Amino acid sequence: MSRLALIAHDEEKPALIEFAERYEDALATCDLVATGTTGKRLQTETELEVERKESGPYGGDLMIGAEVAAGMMDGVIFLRDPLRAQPHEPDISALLRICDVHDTALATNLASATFLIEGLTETG
Ligand SMILES: O=C(CO)COP(=O)(O)O
Repeated sequence: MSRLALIAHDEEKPALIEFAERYEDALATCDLVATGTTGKRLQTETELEVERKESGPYGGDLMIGAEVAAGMMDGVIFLRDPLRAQPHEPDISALLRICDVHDTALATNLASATFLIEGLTETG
């Protein structure tokens, strides 16, 4: 089973929820993990089972990054807000970087998230 992280900044959370509803069947075949608030919304607004880490600004991005570093993660869908600065920018950069270090599939917008989920669940 593929392990997949789902993360969205506040302005992008509606788009992530909509994406999760559209791909609910495919996502249900994955072992899902999310940052705190994103995970809470996924749990309440979809039928998906999601493991929740801390909220992003409180270390959640780093907790997911640690799993990437440990080779436990198959993909990360991270809908970042490209228009607003985040207080935990260093944590965000660290997560993106560690995905590249470990060649872990990373999607930061809906178009690439679609490719990622389709690819992951086809081969997964
Ligand atoms: O801030 C985030 C990612 O950088 C997301 O965290 P939340 O899901 O807790 O809002």
